[in-house]
Amino acid sequence: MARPYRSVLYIPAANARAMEKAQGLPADAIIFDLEDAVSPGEKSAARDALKVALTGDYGPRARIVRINALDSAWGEDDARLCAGLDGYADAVLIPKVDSAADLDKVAALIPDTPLWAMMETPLGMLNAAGIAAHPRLAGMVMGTNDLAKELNSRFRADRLPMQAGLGLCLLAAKAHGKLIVDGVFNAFRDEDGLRAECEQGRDMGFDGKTLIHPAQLAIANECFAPTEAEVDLARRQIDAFEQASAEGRGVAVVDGKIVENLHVETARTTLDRAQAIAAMAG
Ligand SMILES: CC(C)(COP(=O)(O)OP(=O)(O)OC[C@H]1O[C@@H](n2cnc3c(N)ncnc32)[C@H](O)[C@@H]1OP(=O)(O)O)[C@@H](O)C(=O)NCCC(=O)NCCSC(=O)C[C@H](O)C(=O)O
Ligand SMILES: [Mg+2]
Repeated sequence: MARPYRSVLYIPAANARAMEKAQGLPADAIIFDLEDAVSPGEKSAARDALKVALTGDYGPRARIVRINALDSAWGEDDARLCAGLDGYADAVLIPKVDSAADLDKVAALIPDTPLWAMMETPLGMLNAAGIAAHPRLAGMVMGTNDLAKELNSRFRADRLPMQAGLGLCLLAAKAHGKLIVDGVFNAFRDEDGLRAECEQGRDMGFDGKTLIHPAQLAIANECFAPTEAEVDLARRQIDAFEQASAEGRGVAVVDGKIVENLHVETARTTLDRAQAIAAMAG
């Protein structure tokens, strides 16, 4: 049963209060950020604060540490910290990954922890397949702010300028069986806007959404969970298909639509997700 990643909350590692608060927040995963949410003058203190914070009890929430790029002034120190975390982090997230070679460099410094890649540069989009294929890579995170900056694109509610990049990364992640979560929605008080973007991300196939504020958690958790109707349909599809198989038929019909093997696989995934989410809630 896979762990859910419906809601993946960024927390600046310089913010000790927020890191403590996250132990009680309904997030599936937390990204402890040493990169863009931490100012250059705070980098060293943030690293120290993170080391203390990670000894806290985050329960079933996945703990992901976003380091600075290795070619920055802070990246190697961040990598050294992660190499010594002894199981206190579930993954290390590498920013601005352009190619699989960027993962090799971090993999050499951090031998054991699974790696995740920020997908947020034009080169990263073009090399998404090679990045997703990397044996140490477990997941991808869309960095839609950086991507918009690099593209010089404008914000649009339908995210039309993002679609090529989002699609390439989704295809790459799915082709290699890796997790992939959508980018952040910056207007953290705009619930309708967030819901629309979560629905779009869910429709596209993302596993969840990265978030910047606790107020965004409930909407992401709801949008990326199977609905009651989906769970009910999944059960009925499985039952109907099993009955059809027992009668020697390869196709069943539910609610006027055909159900074949592949639909049953999707139905089982839906039930697994619902079960993983229930387990998360305790
Ligand atoms: C955006 C914020 C700066 C707003 O902070 P603040 O003004 O403190 O908000 P509130 O007063 O409404 O906070 C209420 C309480 O919630 C806690 N809080 C706030 N944010 C978080 C959080 N992210 N995680 C946990 N807890 C949080 C506050 O401490 C308050 O608690 P209490 O004291 O009990 O009242 C702030 O939300 C923030 O800094 N968010 C994260 C920003 C961030 O991480 N940015 C970097 C990631 S985005 C990115 O880089 C994406 C990618 O790379 C790309 O290119 O797209
Ligand atoms: Mg970014």
